[in-house]
Amino acid sequence: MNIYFCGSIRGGRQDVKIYPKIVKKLQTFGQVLSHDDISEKGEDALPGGDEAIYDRDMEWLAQSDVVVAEVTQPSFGVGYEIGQAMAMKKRILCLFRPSSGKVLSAMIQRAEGKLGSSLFQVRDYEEEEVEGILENYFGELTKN
Ligand SMILES: O=c1[nH]c(=O)n([C@H]2C[C@H](O)[C@@H](COP(=O)(O)O)O2)cc1CO
Repeated sequence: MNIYFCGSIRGGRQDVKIYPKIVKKLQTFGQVLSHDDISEKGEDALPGGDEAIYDRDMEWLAQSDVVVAEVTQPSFGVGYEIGQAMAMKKRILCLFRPSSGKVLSAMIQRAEGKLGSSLFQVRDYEEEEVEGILENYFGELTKN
């Protein structure tokens, strides 16, 4: 199974320590397609610049079976990737931490009701719960 992981980079790196924990758990369910630069600066130094980042990520998204997005830190790129993944009819899991004090965009929060939970789910979580949430989600997926 190919899993595409989305997390904020230029949108803000406040949650940068949580993303590797999610990616590590996702790697137990399949191959994770994701930028591996988790530094504060993101991938500014990638040869080919933004065009290479865009082309690579759209290709990975197209190859993915499931998209997992950490959506607590708002990010144009993550929102764009979720929209593209919806258009490609991918299964999408969005992870949001209400304890951040942020309020999730209505466009993400309500997508589950519009698309149905087999394609789109939003899960509220606390950091220590994330592994269990992923186990449940991927456990259900492999049952279907
Ligand atoms: O350096 C990058 N590498 C990269 O893969 N992305 C993609 C993957 C992330 O899920 C998403 C983050 O978007 P943003 O940078 O707008 O927060 O965009 C985005 C950037 C920088 O915008």
